[in-house]
Amino acid sequence: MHDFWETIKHDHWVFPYLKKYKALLALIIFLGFMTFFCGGALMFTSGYLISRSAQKPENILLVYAPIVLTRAFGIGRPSFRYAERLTSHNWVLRIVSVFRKRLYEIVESGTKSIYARVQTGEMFNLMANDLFKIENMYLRVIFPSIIGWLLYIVGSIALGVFSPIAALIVLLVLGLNTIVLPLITLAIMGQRDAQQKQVESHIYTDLTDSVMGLQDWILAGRTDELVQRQENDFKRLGTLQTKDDHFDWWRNFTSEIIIGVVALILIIFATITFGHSQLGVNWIAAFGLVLFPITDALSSISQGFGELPRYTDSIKRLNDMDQQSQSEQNQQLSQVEAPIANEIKLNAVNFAYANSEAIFKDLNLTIAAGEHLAVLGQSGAGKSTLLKLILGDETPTNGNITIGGVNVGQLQEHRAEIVSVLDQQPYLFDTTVSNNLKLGKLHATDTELWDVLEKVNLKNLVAQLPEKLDTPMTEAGKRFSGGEKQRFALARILLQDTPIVILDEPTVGLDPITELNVLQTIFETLQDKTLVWVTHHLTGVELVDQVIFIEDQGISLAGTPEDLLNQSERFASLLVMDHGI
Ligand SMILES: Nc1ncnc2c1ncn2[C@@H]1O[C@H](COP(=O)(O)OP(=O)(O)OP(=O)(O)O)[C@@H](O)[C@H]1O
Repeated sequence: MHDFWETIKHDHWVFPYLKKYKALLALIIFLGFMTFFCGGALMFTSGYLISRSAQKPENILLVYAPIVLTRAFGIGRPSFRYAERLTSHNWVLRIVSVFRKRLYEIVESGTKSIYARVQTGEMFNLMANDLFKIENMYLRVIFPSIIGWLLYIVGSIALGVFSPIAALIVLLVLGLNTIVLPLITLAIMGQRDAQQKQVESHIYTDLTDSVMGLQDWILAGRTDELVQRQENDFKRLGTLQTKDDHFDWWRNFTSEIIIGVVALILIIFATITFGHSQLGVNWIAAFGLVLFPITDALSSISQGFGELPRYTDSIKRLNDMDQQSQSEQNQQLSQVEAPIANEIKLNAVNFAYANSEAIFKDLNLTIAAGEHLAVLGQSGAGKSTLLKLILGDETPTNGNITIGGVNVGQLQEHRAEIVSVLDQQPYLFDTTVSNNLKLGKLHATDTELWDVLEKVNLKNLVAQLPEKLDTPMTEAGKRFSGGEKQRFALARILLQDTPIVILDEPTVGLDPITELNVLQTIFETLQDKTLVWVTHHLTGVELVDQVIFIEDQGISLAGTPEDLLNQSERFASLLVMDHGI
C-alpha cells in the first residue's frame, strides 16, 4: 500500500494528464454513474410497477408514470453505457498517444543509461507493455472504483432521506465491500505479486541458464534432473496462482454475502416504513430490487484493487526512465545555440569502460560531411562503442569528438535535429501507418508521407492497405516483414531529415537478397547525408566511400572499397568469402 502511494505521489507521467483532461474525466465519471443509476432506477420503478400492477388497478393512469420511467431508465442505461465506453476509451487513447510520443523522444534523445541496459527495440517493447497496463489501470481500476464509490455515497444519502438509521447501517455494511475488502485485497495481492515476480524471475534465469548449458546437461546424462527442476519451478508458480484464484473466490463470495445482507436490510427497512398501508407495500419490491444492478460497480472496486500492484510497477518504470533522461540531459554543460552538424572528427580519442581494458587508444578519425563510411571489425572490437562515442552516449577518457567543430557533449540538446539512428530493431507502434511515420516529423503532410514512402519503395504496399495511411499497424509492426519494417523506419528517418545518420547493422537477420535491396534503398535515399554504417559483413560495402577496420584499439585498415580490394589481400579474401564466390 505504502509502495503504491509513493509511486502515485511521485508520478509525473500519468498524473498531469488527469488535470489536463479533467473535463473529459468528469464526463466519464458522470456517464458511468448514470449507467448504474439508470440500472438501479430501472429495477426500482419496475419493482414498484410489477407490485402495483398486481393490485386491482382503478385507473391505468396510476401506473402510467412508472411505465414511462421504466422505459426511460431502460433506454437510458445502455445509452449511458455506450457513451461512457466511447468517452473513457477516447480519454485513455489520448493520453496513451501522448505517452508514446514522449517515450519515443526519450529514446531518440539517446539517454546513456537506457542504452547501456537495453536495446532500443527491446525498450520500446517493454514500454508498449507498460502503456497497455496503464491503459488498463484506468479502464479497469480507477474509473470503476470512482463510480462505485459515488454510487455508494449517493445511494446512502438517498436512503438517508427516508431513514437516517437505515442509511447509516447500509453505509457501514456496504463499507465492508467498498473500503475494507479492497484494502485487504490490495495488501494480500501486493504480497502475492511480489512473490510471484520473484518466482518468475527465478524461472527466467534458471531457464536461460539451462538452455545455454543444454549440451552439458545432455552429455552429463542429467536431462531428467533438468526437466524436474523446471517442473518444480512451474509448480511453485502454479501454487501461487491457485492461491490467487482461491482468494478471488472467497473475496467474491464475501462480497456477494454482504450484498445479500444489504438487500435484506433494505427489504426490512421498506417493510417497516411502508408495509402498513395498502399502497405502501408496493415500495417493498422496489427497495428489494434496487441494489442488484449496482452490485457490479461495488464489487469491481476490490477486483480492481487486486490488480493495482501490477500496474504500479509500470508507472514506476516509466517515471524512473524519465528521471534518468532528465538528469542526464541536465548534466550537459553548456549548450550551443544551433546545430552546425557537418564534419565528424575524433581527435586522439582514448576510451575504456569502467574497470575494463582500453577499447581505443589515440584514435583519430575524420568523417567528412556527406561521406559514407563503413565500420567493420570482429565482434567485440569496439564498433558499437565508436557509435556511442559519436552519439555522445559515452565520453572519451582522453581526447575529444566534435561535430561541425562543436564538442558532441554540447550538442545533445539538438541531437534529434543532427543525428538519427537506424538500428537492428526499428519499432513500429500500434497506431496508424501515418502516425508511425510522423514520429519523424510531427506535422508532415500526407503528400510528404507518400513522397517518402515512394522513396523507400513502400508506396504500392501502403496504397494496397485497406485504409492506406490510416491503416493500423499491429504492435511492433507484426504485420510487416523485417525488410518492410526497416523501410518504414527509413521513411521516418527521411522525414526527420538529419544531416547525419547512424546505421547500426540495420539489415541483420534479413536474407541476402532483401538485405542488398534494403541497403541499396538506404544508400540511394540517404545519398546526401553523412552515413556511419556499422556492419558485420561485406554485403553492400561497395556502396560506401570509405571503409575502416576497427582492431587492436584503433583503426587497422582504411581506404575506399576499390583501393582496399586492390591493396589488401585480407579485404579481398573477406569480400570473396562474404559474396560466397
Ligand atoms: N557497457 C559496457 N560496459 C563494459 N564493457 C562493455 C560495455 N559495452 C561493451 N563493452 C565491451 O567493450 C568491448 C567492445 O564492445 P562493442 O559492443 O563496442 O563491440 P562490437 O565491435 O560492436 O561487437 P559486436 O560486433 O559483437 O556488436 C567488448 O569487449 C564488450 O564486452
